[in-house]
Amino acid sequence: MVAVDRGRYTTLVEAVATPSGGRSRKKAKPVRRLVVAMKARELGRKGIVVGDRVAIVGDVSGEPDTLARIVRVEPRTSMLRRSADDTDDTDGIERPVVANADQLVIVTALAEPPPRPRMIDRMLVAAFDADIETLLCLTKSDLAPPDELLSLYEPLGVPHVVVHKGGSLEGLRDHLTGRISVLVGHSGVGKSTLVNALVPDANRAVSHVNAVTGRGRHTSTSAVALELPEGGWIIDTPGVRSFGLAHISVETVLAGFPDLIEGTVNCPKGCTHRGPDCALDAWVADGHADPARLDSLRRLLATRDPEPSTE
Ligand SMILES: Nc1nc2c(ncn2[C@@H]2O[C@H](COP(=O)(O)OP(=O)(O)OP(=O)(O)O)[C@@H](O)[C@H]2O)c(=O)[nH]1
Ligand SMILES: [Zn+2]
Repeated sequence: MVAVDRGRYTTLVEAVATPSGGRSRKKAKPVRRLVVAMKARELGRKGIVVGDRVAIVGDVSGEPDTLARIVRVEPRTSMLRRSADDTDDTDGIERPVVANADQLVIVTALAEPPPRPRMIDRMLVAAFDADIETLLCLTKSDLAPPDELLSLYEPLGVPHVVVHKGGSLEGLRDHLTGRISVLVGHSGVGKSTLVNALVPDANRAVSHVNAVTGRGRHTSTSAVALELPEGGWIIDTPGVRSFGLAHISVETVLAGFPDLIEGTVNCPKGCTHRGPDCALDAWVADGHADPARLDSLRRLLATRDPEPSTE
C-alpha cells in the first residue's frame, strides 16, 4: 500500500503478465499498476497504513473511477507508531504511522534550521520501539560541520551520513538500496530536496498517486512510498512532524541501553531513572559505564514527556 488519503488506499499491484500467444520465450515481465481501494467492511476498525501488504478483490483494473476492496492485511514485520501529540485531539491513543519498514532515516539539518537533539532522541526511541534500524542523515553540510552533533550520537552507535544539496548521495544510497526506509524530519531540513534527488520523478509519482485518488495534485498529507531506481523504497512522511512517545515504557527505552541495564538492579521499584533515588548515578560514578551514556538515557527518558508542538 503506497498511500492513504481519507479512506482511499492506493495500492501497488504487481502481476506477472503471461506473454501473449504462449509461444513467446521472452521472460515474463512484472506489470505494475496503482489500484485505488477501500477497506472491506469485514476488516472492521483494523487500521491500514502505508507499507502494509494487503490482499485486494473486486475491480482491480486500476481504471479511472474504479474502486477495489482490501480484504486482508498481511502480518507486519514492524510498525512505527507515535502517540497522539499536542496537535492531535489528545486522546492518548497511539497511532500507527508506517508498517513493514526496515529503517528510520532521521533527516536533520546541520544549520537552518539548527539541529534539535531532543527531536532526534525521540525518533531514535520510536525506531527502537518499532524494532527497526536508524540512520542519521545530516543535511546542509555546506552550512555547518557535523562534528558537534556526531559527538552526541556516535557514542550511541547510530550510523550516519552527511550530505548537502548538489553533493554526492552515494553513502546515503548505500544505506537505502534494497530496503524500506521511512524519512522523517522537520520542515525546512531539506527532505524534499533529498527525495527529489533520490527519486528523479518523485513529484510526478506523488501527483500521479494524488491523481489516481482524485484528490488533486498537491494535497497529499499522508505518507507516500516511492520506489528507488536502485531498488528499495523510501516512505516520505510529510504529515508526521513529531513523535509522541508516551506509549513507550521506561523498560523499552532502557532496553536501548544494554550497557546500563545491569546498573539498574539496585534501583527502587518503579524507578524512573531520572530522580535522586536512581542507582545509576553511583554505578556510573564507579566507572561501570560512560557517563555520556547515562546522559543519553536520561535525555531519551525526558523526551517521553509531552513538549510544545512548536518544536
Ligand atoms: N545551503 C543548503 N540549503 C539546502 C540544502 N538542502 C536543501 N536546502 C534548502 O533548504 C530549503 C528547504 O529545503 P526543502 O527540501 O524544501 O526542505 P523540506 O525538509 O522538504 O521542507 P518542507 O518542504 O517544508 O517539508 C530550500 O530552500 C532548499 O533549497 C543544502 O544541502 N544546503
Ligand atoms: Zn534508576
